[in-house]
Amino acid sequence: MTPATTPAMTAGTPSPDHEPVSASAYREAMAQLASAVHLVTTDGTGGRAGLTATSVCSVSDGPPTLLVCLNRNSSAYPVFLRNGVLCINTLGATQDRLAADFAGRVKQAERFDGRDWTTLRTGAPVLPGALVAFDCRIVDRHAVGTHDVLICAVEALGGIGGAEGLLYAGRRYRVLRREAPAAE
Ligand SMILES: NC(=O)c1ccc[n+]([C@@H]2O[C@H](COP(=O)([O-])OP(=O)(O)OC[C@H]3O[C@@H](n4cnc5c(N)ncnc54)[C@H](O)[C@@H]3O)[C@@H](O)[C@H]2O)c1
Ligand SMILES: Cc1cc2c(cc1C)N(C[C@H](O)[C@H](O)[C@H](O)COP(=O)(O)O)c1[nH]c(=O)[nH]c(=O)c1N2
Repeated sequence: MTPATTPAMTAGTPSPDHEPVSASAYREAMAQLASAVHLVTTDGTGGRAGLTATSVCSVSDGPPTLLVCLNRNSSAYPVFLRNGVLCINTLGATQDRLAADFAGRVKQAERFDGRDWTTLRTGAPVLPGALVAFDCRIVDRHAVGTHDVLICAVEALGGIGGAEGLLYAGRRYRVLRREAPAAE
């Protein structure tokens, strides 16, 4: 069976001399994937900061560990390193404006305004109404290209659960609908 391709991906089909994959072809390919959307937040001696991230992944349940990939050029990057803690706040279906705010629409100093943020164990800000919140301590770090992969031990959990989630796919925010259970 011939796999489906987009025009951009067809244009990027490997040539016989195996040219490296360009950044733009890679981003076009990644835009085909759907991801959950998170506000990654931190607080501590370095101050408070946060950004929107989709590069978040579960690593292990023993001990509970996840990873997040942070661009070293983001304004929040040095703050995460200084504080050593972060919270992954996974967004619900109605929180797309917040995602845009934390992706740069609002200045770093104003991103937390107007909400009653709480904390769990580490002191990292927990978003009221987050679908789920993973309160973490950064336990390891690996530089890969433009990003650092932060390995994070999950120290506490929060969030409302059970609500419809926010997805990012095809460069747009979308809603992950919760289907009604099939009748027995
Ligand atoms: N992991 C990331 O750092 C990441 C992820 C998504 C979006 N972004 C940034 O958000 C903005 C809007 O993104 P978009 O989805 O509208 O269009 P886009 O064409 O820039 O990105 C398409 C997809 O490529 C991946 N991507 C983009 N930039 C990346 C980067 N610097 N490192 C690793 N993966 C990257 C993501 O999966 C993204 O959804 C851009 O500035 C983009 O760089 C960064
Ligand atoms: C949907 C989506 C997803 C991501 C991002 C953007 C968007 C729109 N951004 C980029 C990040 O949010 C952005 O660079 C910072 O918020 C910009 O902040 P400063 O202006 O540097 O403070 C981003 N950055 C990063 O380091 N890791 C990530 O996983 C993601 N994921």
